[in-house]
Amino acid sequence: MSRLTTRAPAKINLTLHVLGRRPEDGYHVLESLVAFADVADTLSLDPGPGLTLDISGPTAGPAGPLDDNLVLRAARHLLAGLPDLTAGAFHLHKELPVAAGIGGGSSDAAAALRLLAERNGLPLDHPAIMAAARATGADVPVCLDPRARMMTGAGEAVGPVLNLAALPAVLVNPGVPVATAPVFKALGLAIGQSLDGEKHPSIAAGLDADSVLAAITPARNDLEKPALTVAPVVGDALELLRAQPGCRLARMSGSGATVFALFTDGECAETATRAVRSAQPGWWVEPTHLA
Ligand SMILES: C[C@@](CO)(OP(=O)(O)O)[C@H](O)COP(=O)(O)OP(=O)(O)OC[C@H]1O[C@@H](n2ccc(N)nc2=O)[C@H](O)[C@@H]1O
Ligand SMILES: Nc1ncnc2c1ncn2[C@@H]1O[C@H](COP(=O)(O)OP(=O)(O)O)[C@@H](O)[C@H]1O
Repeated sequence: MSRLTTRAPAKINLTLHVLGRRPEDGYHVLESLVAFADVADTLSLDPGPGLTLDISGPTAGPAGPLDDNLVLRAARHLLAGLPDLTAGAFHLHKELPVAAGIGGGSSDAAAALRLLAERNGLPLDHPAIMAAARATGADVPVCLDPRARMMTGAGEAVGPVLNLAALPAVLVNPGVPVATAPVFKALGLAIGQSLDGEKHPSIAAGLDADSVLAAITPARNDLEKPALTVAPVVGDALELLRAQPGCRLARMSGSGATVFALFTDGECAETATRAVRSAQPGWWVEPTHLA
């Protein structure tokens, strides 16, 4: 069978409310509207015997040791449940910044599960695929079918596809890797503690861009404040984006340090991209659409 290829897009948390910390495993309980960008890693599979991975691209180095790569970890979880599946040789072209709050590794892992599902004729909602996604990481289930939807629990519960209008946006990563666990830790919640912040807005399916903006503006990313203590440069990125003409909202994604800004239109997003690149030549700055 010939090579199979899929894109592994960046995940953006348009909102991220932390509701508390659950007693069973200390994971934080979240409510998050997740969307996906059109910037992505690319994963291919040459089906065959065994399971291997090679990796190329500008962020291949920071992604860490090959054997620990989330592509292999996800594949191993699936093969542990279904040992007769055919895997083969994966090739990952890594372009997304690593440890960046945009779930690049999670999206790569989900992409691996998609390719294995396709090769072996499994539906994406097969229990073994879902179990492998959950076992690989909290963000992997929502990345399996990367379209805007609500994510709840520790990340394992994903709502229906929302079919939101594509939002013109700019993503900015200020070049500082931020690990997820220390940001959650900096929130300072005790195991079993619940928070009673402002409730997450309900997001109806099929909203146009103005309605998405109106719905998410009063919401928040509760990890922004703790992330600022770990990586103060997140504040500089937000400030620079908010100063750009046509910027309607700027917020951090996930545990950072990537921030996104939503713009009135694609032209403003392109103009802002040029301005931020020129002000901060070392930063990763990408115009995109989120949906
Ligand atoms: C914060 C989010 C928001 O989408 O994204 P990123 O910033 O990683 O992109 C996710 O919840 C991250 O998901 P993921 O990166 O897959 O997390 P995991 O590898 O499962 O967990 C890493 C660590 O984060 C903490 N963690 C993660 C998820 C969660 N709901 N509660 C937690 O407390 C735990 O300390 C865990 O050991
Ligand atoms: N395919 C991969 N891409 C990126 N990081 C990976 C991958 N596989 C394993 N990792 C490891 O996972 C960690 C989290 O990476 P990533 O998914 O980029 O974080 P985030 O969700 O914060 O954007 C990194 O420390 C990295 O070493």
